[in-house]
Amino acid sequence: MFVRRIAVIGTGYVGLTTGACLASLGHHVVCADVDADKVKRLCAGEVDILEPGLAELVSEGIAAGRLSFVLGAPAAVEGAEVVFLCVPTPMGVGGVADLSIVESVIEEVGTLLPAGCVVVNKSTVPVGSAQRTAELIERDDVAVVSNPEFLREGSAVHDFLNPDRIVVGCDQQDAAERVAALYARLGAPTVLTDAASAELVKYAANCFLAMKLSYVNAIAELCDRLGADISDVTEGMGYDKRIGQAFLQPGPGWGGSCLPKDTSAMLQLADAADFEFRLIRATIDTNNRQRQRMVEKVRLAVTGKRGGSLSKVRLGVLGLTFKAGTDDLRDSPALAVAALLRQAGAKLVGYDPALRSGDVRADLDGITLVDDPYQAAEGVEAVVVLTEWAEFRSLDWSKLAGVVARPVVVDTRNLLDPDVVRRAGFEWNGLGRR
Ligand SMILES: NC(=O)c1ccc[n+]([C@@H]2O[C@H](COP(=O)([O-])OP(=O)(O)OC[C@H]3O[C@@H](n4cnc5c(N)ncnc54)[C@H](O)[C@@H]3O)[C@@H](O)[C@H]2O)c1
Ligand SMILES: O=c1ccn([C@@H]2O[C@H](COP(=O)(O)OP(=O)(O)O[C@H]3O[C@H](CO)[C@@H](O)[C@H](O)[C@H]3O)[C@@H](O)[C@H]2O)c(=O)[nH]1
Repeated sequence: MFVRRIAVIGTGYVGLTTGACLASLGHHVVCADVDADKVKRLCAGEVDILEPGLAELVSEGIAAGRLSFVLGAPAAVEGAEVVFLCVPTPMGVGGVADLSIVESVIEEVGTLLPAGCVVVNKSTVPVGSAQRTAELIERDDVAVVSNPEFLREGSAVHDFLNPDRIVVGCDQQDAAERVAALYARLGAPTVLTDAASAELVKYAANCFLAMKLSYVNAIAELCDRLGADISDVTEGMGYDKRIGQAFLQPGPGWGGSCLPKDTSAMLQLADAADFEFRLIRATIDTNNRQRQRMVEKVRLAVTGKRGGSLSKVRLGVLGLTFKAGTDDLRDSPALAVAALLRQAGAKLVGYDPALRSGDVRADLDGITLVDDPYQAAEGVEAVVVLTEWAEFRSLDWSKLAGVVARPVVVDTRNLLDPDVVRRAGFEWNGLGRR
């Protein structure tokens, strides 16, 4: 059954993907944002985030008359049967989830919501938020449902349309069923539960993923110390169906706009429930140490000794986004490691396939951004791979050997084929690899 009018508030990674995908499933969707320029561009079918297939879906939705964009939430909720909240819930003071944007939207639209409509919280919010939202709305004729989103950046459309599961939580069965019905065509397993459980699923899932990564990064460190090989170890672990091969790739620490803030919010959530969640504390601490550990790897590779000085050492950095396939720099481990290298006195020249040298994002302060990986390697003491862009695997390493000051690679993603790099005369340093 198609819904005549869905409102989506917030047109970022989650909101725009939700709006465009729901329109592609046959629903009528009006998306709202506070950013007037963004709304103007979206009305013209222009999508300014790197997400495969999203621009096409937006254009198709507009052309079919099922997708439109308006400025401000009030304009979108008029006549809406379902209102999705997809606004940011960033890390607030002390690590808690900052709900001020969600609450300001509720304040803006609370009295404007049509009778009988369902407000769906798709933003990642702590347990108790659906109840709090209902209290803020103060209306018997409006239900609030939790419907967390599990898409990954870089494959947002694919993940939305091919979900592993749909989770819908509400204390009113009919409202939960109405929301679940929106996804019926996707044929995904659906968990219908209460709001608190649905809200916790999201944090529990993200924290589990972060924990898996901290664990694998720690095992990689152990491999370094014991002379074992992490790729064989993870392969051997991953064939166990209870573990699986996914999310076992060691790296410079996990980052992005979600795992760091959600692990932190989970700690605070547990703390407020008088539970010291030591496992999550250790997961976060291990991640912070991993970034520092990457700097030590570079020190050792460049100077030949632990704790050697990186002062005025020129380094070529390949990859700055938080992972490959996205142009998102939020909480990027690559940028965090780069910042530590700068603090240690190194001079950084960076290249990232998703960024151009004209890109003056504050985060990049101190990194000279160039448009060509070979330019980034000119005269450097080491090439440091920080993001797992596939194109780095097919670089011409002989050509790179001709431009660097010293043929040293620190591959913090275990991305490159060590044999290829070594054949070009480079010393290759990975994580936990023999
Ligand atoms: N990015 C992801 O991969 C992902 C995946 C699952 C869940 N989430 C969660 O979804 C939520 C949104 O994340 P995102 O990455 O899409 O954020 P985003 O920063 O990409 O986009 C948020 C959008 O909301 C708009 N906005 C801000 N205030 C507004 C208001 N008052 N009215 C209307 N629009 C407003 C912003 O202008 C922006 O366009 C967060 O809670 C996040 O944790 C994110
Ligand atoms: O084997 C791996 C997999 C990932 N990463 C790193 O882990 C971080 C997070 O990666 P990923 O989970 O793919 O990115 P997100 O797009 O932030 O997606 C996560 O966060 C979203 C927002 O909550 C959730 O919806 C997704 O399910 C969840 O995977 C990145 O820094 C990756 O480089 C690794 O180091 N090794």
